[in-house]
Amino acid sequence: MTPKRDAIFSEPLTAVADFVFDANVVEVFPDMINRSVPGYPSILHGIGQLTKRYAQPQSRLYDLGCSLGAATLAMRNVVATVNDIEIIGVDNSPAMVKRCQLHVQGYKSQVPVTIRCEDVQTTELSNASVIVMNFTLQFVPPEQRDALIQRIYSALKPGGILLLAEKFHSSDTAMDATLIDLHHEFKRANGYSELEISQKRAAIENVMRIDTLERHHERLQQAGFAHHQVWFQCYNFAAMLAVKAGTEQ
Ligand SMILES: C[S@@+](CC[C@H](N)C(=O)[O-])C[C@H]1O[C@@H](n2cnc3c(N)ncnc32)[C@H](O)[C@@H]1O
Ligand SMILES: O=C(O)C(=O)C[C@]1(C(=O)O)C=C[C@@H](O)C=C1
Repeated sequence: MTPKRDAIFSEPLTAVADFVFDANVVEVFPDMINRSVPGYPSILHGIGQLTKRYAQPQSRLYDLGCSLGAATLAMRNVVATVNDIEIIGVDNSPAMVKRCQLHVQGYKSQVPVTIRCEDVQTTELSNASVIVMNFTLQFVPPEQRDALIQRIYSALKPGGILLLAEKFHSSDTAMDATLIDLHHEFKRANGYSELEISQKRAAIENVMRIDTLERHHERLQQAGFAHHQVWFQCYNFAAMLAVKAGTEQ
């Protein structure tokens, strides 16, 4: 089935409201994210690859801000042979969660998956070997991000990982402008008009406050992660791997 085309910002709006993950967004979300996030399919592929490498028996895998479950399914596809794995997806948009549950049920698997309609900041996290936050931390209020990353670190078993993907700012203003421009060129090439690009930009500006990569590294370091590295970048979008020290370290 071809996903429904995103035309949410295609008509002129008198006032652009803050972006929300409501039922209208749910309808077009796969098309929206594929045409908006450069490298999104590669990031999902990498989530599968890294999950295969780091998932531990008798542990949980979390997908925080799971939307329609793309990362949940990428993980589930690679852990069928690992003993006693449970996957938990969390999203605070009721419309997303409802549709996500249908998506997950649509593909048969032995691996148990639970989708919770909860806030990532308060949802229970424990006994995790892999925690994914794929373009979700950027929607958490900036002053609350340190505490969330700390809580994620505490929930990870030794040797566990956080897979964090985010849109980011470059601290070099000239480079930042270039990366933003390249991203807009990517959106234009994917069929978005200037109006759609500018109205979407206005809609997300108050709700999606992005950090620099330096700030992300600093936060991961402070939380205690032994290793953290960007493993994928395209323009101003990056995916990071953060590893908690194993028992041997
Ligand atoms: C850009 S989407 C994530 C995309 C998804 N991870 C993927 O890979 O397809 C961000 C999601 O995070 C959810 N979200 C934002 N803030 C949240 C919060 N505080 N708690 C739970 N979910 C949140 C939104 O409802 C939305 O579904
Ligand atoms: O920067 C943009 O234009 C985006 O659309 C980015 C972004 C994201 O990074 O999460 C924002 C909201 C949508 O969920 C999909 C993509």
